[in-house]
Amino acid sequence: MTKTVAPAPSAIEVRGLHKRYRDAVVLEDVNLSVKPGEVYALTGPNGAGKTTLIRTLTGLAFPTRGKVFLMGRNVHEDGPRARAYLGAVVEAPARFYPQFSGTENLNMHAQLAAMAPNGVRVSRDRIREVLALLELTRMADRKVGEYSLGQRQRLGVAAAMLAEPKVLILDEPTSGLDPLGINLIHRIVTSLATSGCAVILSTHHLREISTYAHTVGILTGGRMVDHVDLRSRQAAYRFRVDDPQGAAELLERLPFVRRATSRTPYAVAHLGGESRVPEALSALHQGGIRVYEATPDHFDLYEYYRERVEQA
Ligand SMILES: Nc1ncnc2c1ncn2[C@@H]1O[C@H](COP(=O)(O)OP(=O)(O)OP(=O)(O)O)[C@@H](O)[C@H]1O
Repeated sequence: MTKTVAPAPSAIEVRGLHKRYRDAVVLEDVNLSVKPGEVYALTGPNGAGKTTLIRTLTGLAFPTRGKVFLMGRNVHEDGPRARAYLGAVVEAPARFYPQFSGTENLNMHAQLAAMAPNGVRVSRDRIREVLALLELTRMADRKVGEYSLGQRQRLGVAAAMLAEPKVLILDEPTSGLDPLGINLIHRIVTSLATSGCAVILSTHHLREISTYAHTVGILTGGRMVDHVDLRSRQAAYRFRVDDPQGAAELLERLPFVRRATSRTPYAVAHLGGESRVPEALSALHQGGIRVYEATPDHFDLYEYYRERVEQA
């Protein structure tokens, strides 16, 4: 008897989302789902609809048609409860009271979080902790009006993660940040995802996100033209062989190979890890195929994105 494993429920679920402003269609039948622990990067050309989608996911904008669920709750019908799980930065940099310090602003966020249905109490220690994580301890008691753009950006992320959300939604969280600030956001996003938070962020920085996002959604002209599973793409190996087609067919029959294709002069196979390379080589050898070279097949997200956007 085969065992069926129920798929993990989604933390963010978008079904058939349409959005129009007067007669302009901005989002068209967008579907996506993000699991707990997954980092989903949303990208696309200027004007593709990323900010509109992010605003709709957080409940700030209403869809013309379609539904958005956060942790199973409809954000447009059961907003306060759905948003109890949510931390978000939907405007970069996030808005704060410039006459108050970073700590005071986060205190106000904490009070608001506590007032929401199912709201959590945020301790002073937690406020200090997130300020330290975002490397803002030195600025904590300074007025936000004196913060640089990058410091306000980091304070926005601090506010979003204050109440330990299960869903984090960030619109261009690294815009305006220096290279160390960008790396800091990446580390924080990765660590939140490792602890089970579902993260969706919009970005134009393809080469960076390819190092830590699990999935990339490509939005163009309001349509989601692709969901790229980066984990499976990056586990591919290519073999330069005398018979690429035959090698691909042979590799595809191996139990640990998820997918194999030919790309002359290569056969490209998704092996699930480098420990399988010797087994793949030995199978090719036994099948009478001559192998001249075996290397990881690095997935170039930028090239892939360019092709997808040009085709769309
Ligand atoms: N309030 C609005 N009223 C009318 N049109 C709007 C409104 N907000 C956005 N749009 C239009 O919707 C489209 C998508 O805009 P959006 O800001 O979502 O794109 P984006 O992908 O975030 O772009 P960028 O990468 O430049 O930030 C654009 O054509 C924009 O002009």
